Amino acid sequence: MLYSKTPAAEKRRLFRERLASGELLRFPGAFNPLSARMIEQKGFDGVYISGAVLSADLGLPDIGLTTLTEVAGRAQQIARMTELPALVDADTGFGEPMNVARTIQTLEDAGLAGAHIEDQINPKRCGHLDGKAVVDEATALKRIRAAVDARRDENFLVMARTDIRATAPGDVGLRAAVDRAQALVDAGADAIFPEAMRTLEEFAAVRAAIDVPILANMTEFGKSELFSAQQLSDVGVNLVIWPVSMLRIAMGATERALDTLNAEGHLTSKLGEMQHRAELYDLVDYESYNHFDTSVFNFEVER
Ligand SMILES: C[C@](O)(C(=O)O)[C@H](CC(=O)O)C(=O)O
Ligand SMILES: [Mg+2]
Repeated sequence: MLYSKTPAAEKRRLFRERLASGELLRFPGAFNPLSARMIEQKGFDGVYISGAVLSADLGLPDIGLTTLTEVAGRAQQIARMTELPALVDADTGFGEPMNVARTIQTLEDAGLAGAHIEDQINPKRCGHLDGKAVVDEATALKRIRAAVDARRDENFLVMARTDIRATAPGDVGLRAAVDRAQALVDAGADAIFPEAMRTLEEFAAVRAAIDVPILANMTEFGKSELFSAQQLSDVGVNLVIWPVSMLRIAMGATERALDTLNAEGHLTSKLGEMQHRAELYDLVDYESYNHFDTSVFNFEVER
């Protein structure tokens, strides 16, 4: 009923504990608060809150147009709807290192368990597109130091993302990613998100070079092959995200349903694909609101 009963500090503590266990944690992207509830119901370990999804939801490209206020507001709506820890994409931190500091405190206040800050220049772009550029190492490290110094809960996870892999081909790019990951860890990053790794061997190389947890981004139609949770676990990845996948599925299904509506004039053939009214009411815990007033849920929904 209503929001999560687990305080944010407790979610962060448990998240840290699970990350330290070495098992692979699975974080599908929640494209709205309700989908976060479903992710929890299906037994996942946490929810990811994607910048690409947040932008797309507003009809915008993922180029750093969204503001801290918008991201923190939406992330709070999602995070409070689940007992699971939520990891949010904070892009480049919304400005200079001092802005990064404010970003981290705002995201703490919004109940997030952690955030990642990347080393792209502004305007940033999806990490799986060509033509990316990153800031120099000193600037990247300043962002992470600012984030780490700003947090008030030591369990708030500051994850550093590096996009440097894709700025040079082959081994040169990989070497640069490993070097930058090491420097980011030395600057205080609690975890590393090596963006646009191409192969399992590349994840293994980053794994071998650093001691903190690493994240794998299994976004579709990008640079990485889509590895299974088991494959990623076998090379020592600690956290995997499917950041945009559920939005892609929902939008794909919506488009097909609109075509059907145009063609057939009704959606009867689509009923089997829809979340049933009864399932929705279960997910929002409708019946439990009788706690306030027994006339709230006094009907039956035929399944
Ligand atoms: C993870 C990511 O930062 C996101 O915003 O979800 C994106 C995902 C995507 O655009 O596919 C990314 O830069 O990889
Ligand atoms: Mg992003």
